[in-house]
This record gives sequence, C-alpha cells and structure tokens, in this order.
Amino acid sequence: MNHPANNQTILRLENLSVGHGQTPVLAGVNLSLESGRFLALLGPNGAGKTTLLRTLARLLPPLAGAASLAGQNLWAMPMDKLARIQAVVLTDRLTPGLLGAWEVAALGRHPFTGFFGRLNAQDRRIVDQALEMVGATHLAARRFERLSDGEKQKIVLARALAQQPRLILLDEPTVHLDLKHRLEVTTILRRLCRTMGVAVIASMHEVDMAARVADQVALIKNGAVIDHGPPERVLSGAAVSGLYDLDGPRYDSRLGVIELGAGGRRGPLFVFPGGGAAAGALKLLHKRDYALCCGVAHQGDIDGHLAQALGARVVMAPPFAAPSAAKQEACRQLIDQAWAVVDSGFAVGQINQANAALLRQAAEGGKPVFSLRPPEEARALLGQAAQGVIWCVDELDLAGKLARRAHRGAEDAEAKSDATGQRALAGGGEDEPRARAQA
Ligand SMILES: Nc1ncnc2c1ncn2[C@@H]1O[C@H](COP(=O)(O)OP(=O)(O)OP(=O)(O)O)[C@@H](O)[C@H]1O
Repeated sequence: MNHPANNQTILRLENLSVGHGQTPVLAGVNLSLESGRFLALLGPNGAGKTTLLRTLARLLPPLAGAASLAGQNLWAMPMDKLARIQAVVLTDRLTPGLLGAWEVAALGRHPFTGFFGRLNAQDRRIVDQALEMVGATHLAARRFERLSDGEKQKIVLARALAQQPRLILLDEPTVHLDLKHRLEVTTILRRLCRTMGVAVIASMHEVDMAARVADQVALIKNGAVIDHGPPERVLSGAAVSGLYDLDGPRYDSRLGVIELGAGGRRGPLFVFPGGGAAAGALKLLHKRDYALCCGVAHQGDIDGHLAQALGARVVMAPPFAAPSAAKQEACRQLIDQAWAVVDSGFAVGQINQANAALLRQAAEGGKPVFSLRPPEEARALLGQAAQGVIWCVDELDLAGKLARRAHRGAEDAEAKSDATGQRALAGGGEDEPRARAQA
C-alpha cells in the first residue's frame, strides 16, 4: 500500500459553501488536513456533516468556494484520478446483487484496472491485504448481501482500502456496529493514519470516541464550522454542551466521558474520596439519583474530579498538603447536612489524616456511616465508633443497604405522622388544625 509522507496538506477548503439545490447548509468553511491525520466532524443532527462529505465526494456540486485535493482543484479533477486519491464510505446501502464479499472489496481496484476491469495478481494481492487489514479474510467467500451490518461495514471499508487512497471520507463509519466492531473499525482507521499516512475525515456522533481517535475536530452548527482544531483544545465541556444544546448532561474533557446531569432527588450523601477508591460508589450512587457531596479531595485526585463531573458539591484542597481548618470545617457542615456518610475505604496516609478524623467524628456523632472498608481495618481506624458502622462488601451492596435504610426511614416517618394524625383527630396536640384541614 502507499505510504504518503505525513505533514503534507492533502485537503484544503477555502470559503466553501455546501447545500442542496440553491439552499446553503454550511457556508464559509475553511479547513485544511494533512496526510496521516484524522479529522472528526461533530455536530447535531441536520448540521450538514453528510452534505459536506457528499460535496467533497463530488456527489453534490459546491455552492461556492474552493477545494484542493493533493494540491489540485478538486472540482476539476477527472473522476478516475479522484478515485485514486480519495475513497468514500457513505451510509447508503450497497446492493451488489449476487456479488461475494471479495468481489465487493475488489470494486476498489476499478480505478486501476483499465478498460476491461481485469484484476492482475497485484490487484488481487491488494484486495486480500485490504480484507486482512479489516479482519475480514474469513468473510471473503460469503455473499455480501447475507452479511451482518457490521460485517458489511468491514467489507465496504476494505473496498475503500483496496483503492489505496490518500484520503478516506466516511459518514458515520461506526453506525449500527456493536461495541467490538465499533472499536475494531475505529482502531483500523487510526492505524491507517498512523502507519500508512492516510488522512481520514469521518462524521461521528460519539464525542468521547472522537476525542480519543481524532487529531482534529470540526464542530458544525448553525450553518458554519464554529470551531476546529485538536480535540484537546476544542472539546471543552462548555463547547460540547453548546454544540448539542445539552441541558443537564455534561462532557468531562479530562476524563473524556459524558456524564448524565445531576439528578439528586435522594440523599444527600457525603462520600469520602481517596485516589479512585470512591469512583465506583460515586458513579453508582449518582445513577441511583442521590445528591452527592465529597471532600476533602486533593486536586489531582480522580475521585474529586469525578465527583465534580457528576455535579457533586466538592471541597477541594491543594495536593500533597494537609487541608486547612476552613476546608475541614466546610466538610463538617456538609456532613451535618448529609443524610448518611459513605466511607470509600480510602487508604489512610499522612495527607488525609483530616478525612480519617472527619469520618471518626461522623461515626461518633451518630451519623449513619456505610463503609466499604474491611471491618478489622475500620475498627482500627474508628475504635468504639466502628460499632454503629454498616458494612458493605461492594458498591452494589452499599446501594442496596442505603435504599433499605431510606425505605425504613420513610416507613418510620410515615408511622410517626400517622400516630400524630391520630392524636390530632382524637382532639389534641399542636397539629390539630392542620390535621382537620387535611381531613
Ligand atoms: N437531498 C436533500 N435535499 C434537501 N435538503 C436536504 C437533503 N439532504 C439533507 N438535506 C438537509 O440538509 C441539512 C443537513 O443535512 P445533513 O444530512 O448534511 O446533516 P448531518 O449533519 O449529516 O445530520 P445527521 O447527523 O442527522 O446525519 C438538513 O437540514 C437536511 O434536512
């Protein structure tokens, strides 16, 4: 296969406008892409990603502007020449009749096979290689139409690779694919860029995946490319929320994940962090709709960061130093307001002695403490106060025990309110007017 040198500009778009008929969808697009780079197009449904890709594939005429491919005018390039430089994988369903998977992949050799379209030994080897690259050698003899969507996608990708292109345009290349195939196809594309120097432009819907694989992202919205550049710069939480009008869910650029917005109808719970010890509990409790608070988390502690991403109230302190009295007091207040405390089982060292003390105070003060710590370790840490601790073997056990405790609490409160109501109806007590009014 070709090994084009990296760092050469393969595609340059200047003031490009694309659309349907005379109706522009995207205007003023200025982008350039170098060989060996992966550009992800991101944007909400209907933003114009497909329209841009179809225009670059010459399936739609441009409305205005210039595009150069490998230094030549894209619009003026003969189609056979274009096919030797650029391959296109769109979402249109391919219906190749009775053709087998190998023959479909071999269609990628047509730009190279002269008038009669005969494949020589080298063409055949290139098709075999392309199938091997996408892990589809075992599918070669199968009839294309009888393959699953994921298998078809691999063959279509092999067809593009058999073209030995310098640039591949892909519209949602992982749509319909299961997790395994999604990762495989993404890995193949990434490898193409890295080892073969092929440039890739792909429209994508998974921001987290784009952040992982792309060298460049272009954010498309409201008829324009609103920002482009390395995902590490462009994909901030605010940018992603703005791009998709997210109200609630948020993208965490450091973790590269999207977290659903804070629900928080239950609780609140105070969770002690500790270098990742609390991560599982924070995620599960967030999913179970608890309002969370957390502290003292030292900057750089993944638990503190995750808690923030989940919308928790977090008391943060500088790294590698004992927290100030004010930070400890802030935690004490959050613990007072919390319905219960979760001990993540954090490793106790010099820096988080304050957290150990706060946990001990909470247990001594009668706050319900749910602990993921082995009992003997908790007894050593909490002394007498360990007696009231509710032991949990893992996060699921913790969530179950919290739910049961909350249920019991609600029943107790209901029984108490029933008793108060009975007393009121019997003609006494402070609640009498309200009880009568409710009756
Ligand atoms: N053939 C067409 N004729 C007229 N308008 C079209 C045509 N195809 C798409 N459009 C319109 O062009 C706009 C951009 O559509 P496009 O398919 O490019 O968006 P997209 O970003 O790829 O969306 P999605 O993420 O949903 O695939 C939309 O408003 C769409 O309705």
